[in-house]
Amino acid sequence: MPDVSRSESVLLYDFIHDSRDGYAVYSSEDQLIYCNPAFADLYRTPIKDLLGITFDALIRHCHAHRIGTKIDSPDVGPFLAYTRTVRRTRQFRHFEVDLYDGRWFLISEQLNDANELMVQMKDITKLKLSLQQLESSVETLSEIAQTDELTHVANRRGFIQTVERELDRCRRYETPASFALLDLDLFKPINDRYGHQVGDQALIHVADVVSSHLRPYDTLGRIGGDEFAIFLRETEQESAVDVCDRIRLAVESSPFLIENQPVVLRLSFGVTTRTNATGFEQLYKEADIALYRAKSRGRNCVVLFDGTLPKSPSK
Ligand SMILES: Nc1nc2c(ncn2[C@@H]2O[C@H](COP(=O)(O)OP(=O)(O)OP(=O)(O)O)[C@@H](O)[C@H]2O)c(=O)[nH]1
Repeated sequence: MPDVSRSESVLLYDFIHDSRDGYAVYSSEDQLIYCNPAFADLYRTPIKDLLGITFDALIRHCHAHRIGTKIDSPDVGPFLAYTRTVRRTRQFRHFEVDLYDGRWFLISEQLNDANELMVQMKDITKLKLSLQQLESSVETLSEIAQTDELTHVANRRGFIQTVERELDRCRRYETPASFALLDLDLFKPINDRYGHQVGDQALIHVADVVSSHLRPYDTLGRIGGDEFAIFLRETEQESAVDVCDRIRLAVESSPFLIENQPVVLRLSFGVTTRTNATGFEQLYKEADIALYRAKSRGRNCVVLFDGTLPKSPSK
């Protein structure tokens, strides 16, 4: 009868010894009593020098020589204090660590009845890099999805997202917010006379001038066509009208050159101010009514929504 249990142990020992994954066992006093060559490699230390070392001493060795598990803080104490709160608290535990050499490992810890702790370290660097690339691609794509290709300001989708987030804040702190719709005056004739490409340049020019006259925490978006919108957080109606008028004058006085000839671009504004606005749609509707009135009053002006709705649908 073969000694099955013995051959199993030998078999497992051989596999673990040759494994590319790091294996180690710590005693109940947290001293290293076994490790395979792959584990010793991670700490760039011979097995004979690792055996008998306590976990704390191993971590201090890593920190002092910048090998093995990476410890970001200049002081190793808080890291060790943290590990004491989680180590050996559960029978099985999984977590990820990065090493000083840039590799990432998935660590599994398992406690047995004698309170000995087996550690397995699996290299997940490739997986981690793929995940990081994926995350960065998602970030880039979501930025592209929220940016207007022509003017590089937020597009309708991106702008609405920012406005909804800002409105949440305004409702929480009960602060006023102002919203303005800006529409180029008589833009169609520019397109018709000089062509769509020149029209595009005019839109870029307007977006640049408007952006440069906003505070860093205001938001500009291109809603569509020749219509832009700005969201002015924590802004009462009087200041909102002032800001819009300043922008209107800035655009009017910034020459846009077509075939070396300055062409004056003008904007009409519809503005609304709210504390507790229900959402983008409400602000848009009110500002649009005011914008329609600005166009009817001869364009190139700022009109504030006065709370009255039009008798017939606007535009
Ligand atoms: N070049 C260019 N033109 C665009 C773009 N999107 C919309 N337009 C044009 O913008 C013009 C918008 O005209 P309207 O807003 O209807 O009229 P308007 O001439 O500006 O007159 P008012 O708004 O009444 O002052 C149309 O000619 C559209 O074709 C774009 O991306 N590029």
